[in-house]
Amino acid sequence: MPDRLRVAVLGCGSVGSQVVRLLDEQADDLAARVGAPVELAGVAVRRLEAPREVEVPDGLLTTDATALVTRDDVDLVIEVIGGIEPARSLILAALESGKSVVTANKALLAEDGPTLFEAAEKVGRDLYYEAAVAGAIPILRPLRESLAGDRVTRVLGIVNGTTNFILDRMDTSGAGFTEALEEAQELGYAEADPTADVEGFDAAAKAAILASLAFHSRVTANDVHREGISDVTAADVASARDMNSVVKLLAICELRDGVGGDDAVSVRVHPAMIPRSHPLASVREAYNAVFVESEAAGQLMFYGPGAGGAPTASAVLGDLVTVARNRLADTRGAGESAYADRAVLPMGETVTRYHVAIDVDDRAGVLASVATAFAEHGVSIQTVRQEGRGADAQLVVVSHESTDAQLAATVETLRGMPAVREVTSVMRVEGVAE
Ligand SMILES: NC(=O)C1=CN([C@@H]2O[C@H](COP(=O)(O)OP(=O)(O)OC[C@H]3O[C@@H](n4cnc5c(N)ncnc54)[C@H](OP(=O)(O)O)[C@@H]3O)[C@@H](O)[C@H]2O)C=CC1
Ligand SMILES: N[C@@H](CC=O)C(=O)O
Repeated sequence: MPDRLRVAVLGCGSVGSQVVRLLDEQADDLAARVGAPVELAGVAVRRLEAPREVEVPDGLLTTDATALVTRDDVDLVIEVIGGIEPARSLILAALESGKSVVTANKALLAEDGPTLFEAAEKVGRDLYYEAAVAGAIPILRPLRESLAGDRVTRVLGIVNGTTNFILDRMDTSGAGFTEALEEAQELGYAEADPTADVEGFDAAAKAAILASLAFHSRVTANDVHREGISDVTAADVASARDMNSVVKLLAICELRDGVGGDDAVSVRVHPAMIPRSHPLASVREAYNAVFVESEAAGQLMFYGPGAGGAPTASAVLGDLVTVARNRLADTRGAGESAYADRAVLPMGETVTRYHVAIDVDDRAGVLASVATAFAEHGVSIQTVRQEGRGADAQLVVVSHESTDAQLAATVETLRGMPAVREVTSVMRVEGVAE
């Protein structure tokens, strides 16, 4: 049994620098919690001379990450480089040389998690990744461990802080998307290239990880239906407000009936209207929250900062303590469970509701023809109201639950109708009891 644990940190950027800081500042507490001193063995970076937010002790910085992770005197590896390569090769090399690994890398886990989990299983080492979803919020451990005796049926999450900030600004100030994005960039929430956040790629990676754990199945980013928020308009947000609702970018993971009565999984990321009374509606600015529904526990909500160096490092260090204890005890955590192997439903078979705003001719019979278009595709209407008169006439229809394919076909039919000038907004409605 080692009398101390030696840690290699790969990456010393926003998250890595805070990990290095906490390893130093919390050294005594970490030793007491783990049962042995936890020492920094080395820090791999791309540029030795770059300015750092933390002072790395002399001689510990290196650009040779492969040599660091395979060193005999390293017990644990923390990967906070990000991206697919070289992160994947480094994690595999670390596991193959007997190290346990902690990572915050959602992109890699969502793309190729199974390869990494199998490698960890094969060598009997841990691979932990709490920080990969919703930063500091403990959500993966509750799904994997605390709820292991329950049946999770739905996970609804606001898992991207940048888009939540933008949509919150659009709601509170009436700003358009571009204006709100610019403000997010000025305040440092959004990157200069905001594509990964605003087009939903970041949230889709997190949704794949959440669905895999919640439903004991292998779900990758490619399985996730993804729509971003760049097409959300100030009018959509105002329309939501009129319905006492708010627009949020949601990651939605659900158990549904699949072929032959087997359970299937539906995983999607898209903007949706939710009632202001729903707990997720009160998640403001760049905060994250994950709302879990399970058969026995009922409804649970996990809330907090979903990003940032120190909050994310907090989750990384939590994992580090667990894998370090396991290492000292020469044991490992439960590993990943994909026993249920549930199929992922195509988006067309997913059941949802739509809010549709339609500019129409303002004359008798138009409402009836619009209602007929919904009926032709088997879509039941919950409410319909007319806004404006004459050239400004608009019908706002909210449907009951139907498949996404039925709803999409209805919108297609509406777009071809002579009385319909334009379908100005189509948005899903979530968070209402079915
Ligand atoms: N930032 C956040 O709020 C959150 C981040 N995460 C995840 O944490 C991980 C790290 O993110 P973050 O800290 O923001 O990223 P940064 O871009 O701030 O830091 C990346 C670090 O990796 C180093 N690096 C890059 N390429 C290599 C390489 N080939 N070999 C060795 N080191 C390399 C960089 O070195 P150098 O400094 O020399 O360029 C840098 O120190 C990502 O997976 C991210 O998705 C998860 C939740 C929130
Ligand atoms: N870009 C992400 C942060 C990391 O997960 C966000 O905006 O939430």
